[in-house]
Amino acid sequence: MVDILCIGEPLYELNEQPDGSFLPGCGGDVSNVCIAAARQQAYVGLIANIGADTFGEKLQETWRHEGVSTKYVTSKLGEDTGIYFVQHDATGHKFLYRRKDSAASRLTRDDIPQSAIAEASLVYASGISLAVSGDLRDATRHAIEVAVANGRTVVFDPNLRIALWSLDEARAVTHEIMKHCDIAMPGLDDARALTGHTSPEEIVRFYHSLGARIVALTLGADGVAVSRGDGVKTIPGETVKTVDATGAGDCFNGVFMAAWLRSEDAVEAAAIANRAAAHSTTAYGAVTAPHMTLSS
Ligand SMILES: Nc1ncnc2c1ncn2[C@@H]1O[C@H](COP(=O)(O)OP(=O)(O)O)[C@@H](O)[C@H]1O
Ligand SMILES: O=C(O)C(=O)C[C@H](O)[C@H](O)COP(=O)(O)O
Repeated sequence: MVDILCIGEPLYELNEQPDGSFLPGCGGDVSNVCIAAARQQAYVGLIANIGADTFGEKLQETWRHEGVSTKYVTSKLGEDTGIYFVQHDATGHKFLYRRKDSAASRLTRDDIPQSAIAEASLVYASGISLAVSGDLRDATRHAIEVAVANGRTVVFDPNLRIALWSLDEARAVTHEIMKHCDIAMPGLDDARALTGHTSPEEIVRFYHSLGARIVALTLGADGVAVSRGDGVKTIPGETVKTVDATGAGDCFNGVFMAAWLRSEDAVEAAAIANRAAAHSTTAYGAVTAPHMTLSS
């Protein structure tokens, strides 16, 4: 039995360095979330399909090393693991994908381990899980249906990736899915684009109105705004030497869930996750920087 089950697309990462070379690593939002939560000693599993290739092997090695359960990770010969490049400029980072028809995009609802979902405390998915392909979207929806039917807590990050679908489709699909979710974890820029609201207070209100009990709205270097429906508490950002914020939102989400499982205190969980996510930005790569642990 795992505490947290995440569904989506793991990706092999190539992260551009100042000298023009590419640092290899592991990414894909749900894999990042799993690793962040596992580093906080949560028992975490991933539901995904990856390629039977070198990149898939590297991901598997990393999950084994990090203590992420791969019981529900499948792979088939002839399918490819998705890859992405991270590039940096004065405005931050951007992603370039090589993931069309990837193994992960072919996960179907028949691959969903219903009994594992029925037993997990938290089930996590993102807008990327819904955007990658029709099959993965259907599988993700099914996982959420099973979680809801079994009274599990569903956690969702809209994680807008405009390279994968249109803003209109992203809006319609993520707002619909939010109605079945308990905890919403959007980032400010994504939430502004998706909701049309500007201020954190308006955005938090909007996600509560869709049904979320808890909203943790991440504000980049400015920290996080968290709400249990009784007012917004803003936790300021930590001052760190940021080199690459890739995966910071995922680190926040994974650490938040691990901490929330211990205390069910959303404000305390957000404060811990805010510190860990800040430190995750101090090295290149989605999961490279050492995370702080709950006990540190
Ligand atoms: N430059 C930064 N300095 C300090 N903390 C940061 C920085 N960037 C991100 N963080 C931390 O990571 C969290 C998630 O970052 P954010 O950019 O909001 O998410 P996303 O990557 O999903 O857009 C923030 O709430 C904050 O805790
Ligand atoms: O874009 C995708 O599909 C990916 O999964 C690649 C990245 O690993 C995550 O997107 C990072 O997510 P953030 O935590 O929001 O920086």
